[in-house]
Amino acid sequence: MHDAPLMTARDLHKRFGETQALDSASVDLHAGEVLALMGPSGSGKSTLLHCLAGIVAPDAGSIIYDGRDLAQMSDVERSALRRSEFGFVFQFGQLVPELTCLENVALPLRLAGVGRRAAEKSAAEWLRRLEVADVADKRPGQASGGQGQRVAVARALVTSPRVVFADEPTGALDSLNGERVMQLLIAAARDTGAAVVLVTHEARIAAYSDREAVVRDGRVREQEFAR
Ligand SMILES: Nc1ncnc2c1ncn2[C@@H]1O[C@H](COP(=O)(O)OP(=O)(O)OP(=O)(O)O)[C@@H](O)[C@H]1O
Repeated sequence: MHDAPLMTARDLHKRFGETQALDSASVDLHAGEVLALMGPSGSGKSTLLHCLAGIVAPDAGSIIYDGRDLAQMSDVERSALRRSEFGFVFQFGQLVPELTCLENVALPLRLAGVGRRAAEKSAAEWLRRLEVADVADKRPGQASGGQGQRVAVARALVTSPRVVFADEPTGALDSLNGERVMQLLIAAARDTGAAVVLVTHEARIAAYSDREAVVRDGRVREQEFAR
């Protein structure tokens, strides 16, 4: 891990009204590493993840991703970056309810201009890999929570992103399902070389990471170079 970081965030500040969500938060992300953001509720973990992912603009501070300064990019450029280089998994899959699970996983490829057949072929392969091929033709509402999260992981990885942002991806699952979804997410990320930024407050889930950063009061208080 001695190469230059893939992403460097320095002194991020973000205020929502009276709340100082980020207060000089700094963190690095290296290519291919799994970084867990831990810390108490309300400490700023999700806000930090949203800033790193270019979803929320910090009030101050810098985020350099692969030599590019996110603040210098237009909204259109940031959206294009998110679509082509990042994948997302949230606590509640956030799948499109009207589409089948297969169509949901194919969607990021379709948006990137891939033809329907090729996109659905890749989507089917990812559903198999995540052990949910059987829900391909079902709508998300007909799948269980654990199946839905696996579909969401497949959707996040189908474009071979360089970074997967996962915000409490197992927070709504029972522990057995949660562990399996984490194992599948990490295995898929390792296979494809994607880095993962994982927000969690569960030590059991953070144990899947290479490194833990603790967010407290809007700052990254300590970084353990564990494992
Ligand atoms: N869009 C928003 N509008 C107003 N306040 C917000 C917004 N987003 C976050 N906050 C506030 O900023 C602080 C940090 O929130 P954030 O969601 O980043 O914390 P967190 O560590 O992820 O919390 P949790 O573990 O409970 O999800 C909290 O006080 C929260 O209420």
